[in-house]
Amino acid sequence: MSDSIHEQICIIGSGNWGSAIATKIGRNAAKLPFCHDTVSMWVFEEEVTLPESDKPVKLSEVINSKHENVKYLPGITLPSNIRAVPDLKEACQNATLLVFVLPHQFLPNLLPIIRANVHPTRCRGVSLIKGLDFDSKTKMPVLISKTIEEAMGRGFVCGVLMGANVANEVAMGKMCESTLAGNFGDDRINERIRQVFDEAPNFRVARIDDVAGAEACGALKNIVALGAGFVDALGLGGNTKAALIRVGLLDMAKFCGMFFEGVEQGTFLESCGMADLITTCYGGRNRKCAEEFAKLRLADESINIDQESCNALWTKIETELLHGQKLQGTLALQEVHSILESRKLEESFRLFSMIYNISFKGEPVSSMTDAIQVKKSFTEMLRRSSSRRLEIS
Ligand SMILES: NC(=O)C1=CN([C@@H]2O[C@H](COP(=O)(O)OP(=O)(O)OC[C@H]3O[C@@H](n4cnc5c(N)ncnc54)[C@H](O)[C@@H]3O)[C@@H](O)[C@H]2O)C=CC1
Ligand SMILES: O=C(CO)COP(=O)(O)O
Repeated sequence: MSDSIHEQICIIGSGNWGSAIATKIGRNAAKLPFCHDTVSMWVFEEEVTLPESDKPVKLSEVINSKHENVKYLPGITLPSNIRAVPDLKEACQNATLLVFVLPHQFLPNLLPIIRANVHPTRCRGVSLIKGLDFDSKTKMPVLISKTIEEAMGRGFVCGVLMGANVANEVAMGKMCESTLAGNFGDDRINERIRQVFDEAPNFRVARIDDVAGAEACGALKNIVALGAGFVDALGLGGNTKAALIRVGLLDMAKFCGMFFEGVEQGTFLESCGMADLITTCYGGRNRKCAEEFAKLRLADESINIDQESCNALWTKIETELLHGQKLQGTLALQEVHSILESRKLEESFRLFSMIYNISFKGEPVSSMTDAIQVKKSFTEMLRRSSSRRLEIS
């Protein structure tokens, strides 16, 4: 990338996190000399009703006139250089930096349009999506960043930004950290991309190389957070939740070591690892919805709930508690369960499997503690993996 080329940034997605990160990117783009001032943000168009009128209006128009995403991030002013664009082709026209931030189930249909319209040779990407794909042929998990790279072709490089970043808190400017994982070319380009996100002193972004470790942690911690909601519904308290978090990290590290190459042990200690796991188990949407799911089940454990009614219950809770925002942990849980089941590994991942059985197979919520009571120690697992990389087969 030569100095004469300015970064044209396009944010793909405008939900809770998409809008929150737009506050950082917008302010940074306005002051960084290597960025175009205007940042486009692709909006999945929908109609909203404002308190002052009962006539529905387009969300993109409201964002551009009020500089506020009244549906997904109410009460936060977006920088005026963030331009909401409902037409995807127009939004990503000639973009050199794509920021993918939408629930991953909506991504596949968009990628061919994006590929056809971005800058043909200079475009890179950073995914903020916390999810996983599943390849039913190889029975392997697939990183969303890899799905993006393949769909974009032409040597497109996609890194990730993962971290302990509950969107509302980031948007309010409360201090937190995040991890940018990826190698975008050379040190200078890596630093440029880091600066697009970093907003000192309240949003500290550190860069690492380990994309697989960072991204897998971001997806898998959502599963553990469902377990945290079950623990909260059972009223088990802080010590039990801490045990769940430790055992959850163990399953996460084991899964990473088994299914992804080159995951670094240190990644689990970055913001994208332990820190994100903690914040999601206390303040995230997955925890909140899982607590509600478990409370409803506990109120009537006699119901033998089957997969179909479990699915319906999760959907009802998502609609009622999240008002259009999307629950990602139940999707990741289903992907991970498919992999474990097809490889007969359920017993080796007792926590993930129990969270699945409670979520989708009618297992009583009270069984949660059985899966936390494991003798496994982290020290032993790391000792078995002799290098600083996790190598578990
Ligand atoms: N909200 C948070 O605190 C954080 C979220 N994340 C991750 O960021 C990603 C995006 O999440 P959020 O921005 O929170 O989204 P969200 O859950 O708040 O919003 C849902 C989004 O999906 C869009 N949508 C609905 N139907 C659609 C369709 N058919 N096609 C395309 N888009 C459609 C909506 O317009 C909305 O922008 C997820 O992977 C999430 O796990 C990561 C860190 C923090
Ligand atoms: O990823 C998050 C915080 O880093 C948000 O998690 P939830 O989707 O559970 O709210």
